[in-house]
Amino acid sequence: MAAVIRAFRSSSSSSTFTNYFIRRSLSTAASSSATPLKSESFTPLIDTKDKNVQWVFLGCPGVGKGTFASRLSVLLGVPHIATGDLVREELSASGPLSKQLTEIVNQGKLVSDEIIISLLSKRLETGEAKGESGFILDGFPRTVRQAEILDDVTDIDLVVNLKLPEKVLVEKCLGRRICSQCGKNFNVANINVKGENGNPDISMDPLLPPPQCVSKLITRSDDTEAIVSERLRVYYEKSQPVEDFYRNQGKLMEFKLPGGLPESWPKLLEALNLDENEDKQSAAV
Ligand SMILES: Nc1ncnc2c1ncn2[C@@H]1O[C@H](COP(=O)(O)OP(=O)(O)O)[C@@H](O)[C@H]1O
Repeated sequence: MAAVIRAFRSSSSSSTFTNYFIRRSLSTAASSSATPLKSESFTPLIDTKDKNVQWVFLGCPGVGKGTFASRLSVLLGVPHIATGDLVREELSASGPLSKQLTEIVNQGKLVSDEIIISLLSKRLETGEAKGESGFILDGFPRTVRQAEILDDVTDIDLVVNLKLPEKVLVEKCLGRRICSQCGKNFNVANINVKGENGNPDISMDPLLPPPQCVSKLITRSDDTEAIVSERLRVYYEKSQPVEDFYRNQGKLMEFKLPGGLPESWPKLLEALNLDENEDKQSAAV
């Protein structure tokens, strides 16, 4: 995290990180620094001893960015920063911004780059003050402009692009539940989707809550069929170009989820050259 702040300081001496982000995002002179490179299949080379990773998770709504990013953040000892969570925190506070954000989120639209960058900058600064380093970003960047701004202030090591068929995404979003007390995520959907165009069938068991959470489950206000389909439309229009942005930099690792968490987690670790057991052992020493 400090490296991000330092990168800002060396590129802008008279302003704060937050202000820089905002100023940069307000500027109309956004220019792509991406150099066209390679990348059909990409195997990341990760030094598991140096785990201050700066990773980004991309993927459609409901694909499971939060689930995998939060598990990896525990494994690698870096914070998981989800801009959707930052927006929801802001929604639950009362104030003019909360009202404005509720309207945008409940229409399935994106919050402006300025607001999202201001929320993210505040979160990064709080983390830096607590001595955090590295990060796994989830839900950011979601526009090419956000990716360019991020590129200006720091080097992203790896971008993981999670993929699931659209039918699965919709069912997953509609089945998503959150415990209003402990904050844990569950999913009541029992998914069995036939593979199309040579892709395998996908099955996912529900992830049911323990008895103490059952009566406290809530559904996100933007997880309705109409809003999910608008969020998907917005993803294809605004966020899919971000995949190309990182593909052109040779940083994008595509990962087609083979099923639910039990099948997908070990395969994702394998794709990332990470070993959960080895890590636990070395953490225990
Ligand atoms: N980087 C971002 N840029 C703009 N809006 C964002 C961003 N991240 C989150 N949001 C807003 O917060 C909402 C919820 O985000 P998130 O929890 O990441 O949802 P999803 O399940 O669609 O991936 C989004 O629909 C959008 O309105």
